[in-house]
Amino acid sequence: MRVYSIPMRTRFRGITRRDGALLHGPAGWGEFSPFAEYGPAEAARWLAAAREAAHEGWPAPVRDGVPVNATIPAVGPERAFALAKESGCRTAKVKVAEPGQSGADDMARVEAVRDALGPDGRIRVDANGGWDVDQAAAMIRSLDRFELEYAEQPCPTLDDLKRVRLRVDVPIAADESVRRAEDPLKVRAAGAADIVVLKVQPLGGVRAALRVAEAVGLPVVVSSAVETSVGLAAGVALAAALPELPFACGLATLSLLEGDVVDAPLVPVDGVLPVRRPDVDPAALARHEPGGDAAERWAERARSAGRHLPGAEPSR
Ligand SMILES: O=C(O)CCC(=O)C1=CC=C[C@@H](O)[C@@H]1C(=O)O
Ligand SMILES: [Mg+2]
Repeated sequence: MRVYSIPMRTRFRGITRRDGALLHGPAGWGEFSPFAEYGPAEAARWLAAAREAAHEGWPAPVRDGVPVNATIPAVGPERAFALAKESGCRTAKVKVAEPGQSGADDMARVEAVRDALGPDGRIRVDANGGWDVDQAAAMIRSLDRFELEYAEQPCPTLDDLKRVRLRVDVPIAADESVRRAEDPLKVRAAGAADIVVLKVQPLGGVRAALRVAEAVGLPVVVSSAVETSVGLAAGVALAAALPELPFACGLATLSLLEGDVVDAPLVPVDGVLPVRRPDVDPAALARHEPGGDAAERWAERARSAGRHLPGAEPSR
């Protein structure tokens, strides 16, 4: 196991560095990078994803390119405009409902992204569950002035998502309600979403995510967990193996990091990621390897996550 710590270019979901571990096995490298606040039971699925990558590899692709969206953090309108423009993507996902910001900040950011993409571009927003039902209904209606493709996780609970869905015309996508749920399939039964966002690590691997996609029976958007190209490659493999891929995927997140660990990073060309698996570059990895006890802490995190995997020895 090797570890990395890479600064973020822009603060994103409250973090300014991305930290994780990389496992090597007969099939290649896998990424294990649960966010700091995730305990061992939740991190177990992230470990299963890394082990699948390292020991089994992934199912065969059915396409050779994956259209992706630019990811626009909760920045000011000028920066949002520049990020959308420079991305080369025709779709952008804009973060909204950031703690400490106002609805006017969201409106200005989405307006700037619409200006950058022009009338043919697609814009989706992601509130990370930051609104209550009334706020969500009002904000989604206001933001739809700039034409929204969908609104991701406007509220935290399935019940709230369902209520918002009945009040607005914009389709609703579920993210946290899938990736942090005990049962990711509940979202469909609850009538809570039109679209599901699937992330490989939180769901326990490419095969596990494919099973969720099949069972949930809703259109899927594959998105990253803000990983190095090692983790992104697993997302690309999932997107490439899905029978249908009606939306651009949230896999263009390498631009949020200041560096990478592979020889040929997974960055989009004209809004499309190639379906390939880059190799770890030892020099690049060495540049981002933290010292101190980081390696020991990640090894311990992996051990404690491993105790929650099926077939593990019961922990005492
Ligand atoms: O979907 C994208 O465009 C990029 C990935 C992304 O936005 C996220 C990745 C990981 C954690 C998140 O808070 C965030 C999300 O909520 O979708
Ligand atoms: Mg999301």
